Amino acid sequence: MVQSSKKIQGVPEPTIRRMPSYLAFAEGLLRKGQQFVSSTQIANYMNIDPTQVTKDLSYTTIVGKTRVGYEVKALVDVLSEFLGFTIMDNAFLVGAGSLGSALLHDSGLSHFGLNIVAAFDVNSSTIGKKFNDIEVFHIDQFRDLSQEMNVVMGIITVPAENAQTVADLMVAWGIKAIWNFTPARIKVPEDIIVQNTTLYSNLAIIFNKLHNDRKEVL
Ligand SMILES: NC(=O)c1ccc[n+]([C@@H]2O[C@H](COP(=O)([O-])OP(=O)(O)OC[C@H]3O[C@@H](n4cnc5c(N)ncnc54)[C@H](O)[C@@H]3O)[C@@H](O)[C@H]2O)c1
Repeated sequence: MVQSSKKIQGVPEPTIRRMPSYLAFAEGLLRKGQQFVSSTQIANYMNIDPTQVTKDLSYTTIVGKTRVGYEVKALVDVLSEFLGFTIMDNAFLVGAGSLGSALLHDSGLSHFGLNIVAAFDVNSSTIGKKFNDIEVFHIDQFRDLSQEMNVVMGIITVPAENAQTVADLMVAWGIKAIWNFTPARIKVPEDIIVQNTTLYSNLAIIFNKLHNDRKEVL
């Protein structure tokens, strides 16, 4: 049975970060026709302690059954709803260059509830192009289109030095959340949600571990 998800406020960030992996695992089990999954099985997949899994899932309304665990279909539904994946949010992307166009091509984002409705750029050779059916407009059209479309999120993939100008524009035209892929740290009013994402920090962590391991061997 699917119950509605609990409120997401107050859920620790590490828990939220693990949720998409729980969902991906449960979706895989569902495809294989598995009916129930135990917290130990999830924990083995995640490489974490089963008590952590139980704790994380206690933030949703899923209830495990003694001995059999969680019903897989219910787990998929509850996690999808909990993560907001069943609600589509509209977004604009600014900077349709190498990273921006790759994101426009990623159909996985819509699976995760993100609907990029338009992209913007200043480069005349990019304006008018379509990536994955998403059209690139001149940045000057941002204002008009944001009034027309119900857009809550802005994705910034411009060079770092232009990130603040783009963020200011997004805030001015009513964007509530900004997903910033640039290395620039943008300043926005307190009520605007900002998430900075960079592959390079992860790479730095990998290199740090790799090089430390090498030092230990030497
Ligand atoms: N988060 C990550 O993991 C990651 C990975 C790669 C790149 N990046 C960052 O993403 C950003 C884009 O990188 P890229 O390799 O795609 O660069 P790119 O030069 O290929 O693309 C940038 C695009 O932004 C456009 N642009 C510049 N100023 C603009 C403005 N004011 N308004 C609208 N469009 C504007 C350019 O015309 C260009 O098309 C950079 O800040 C880069 O550091 C982040």
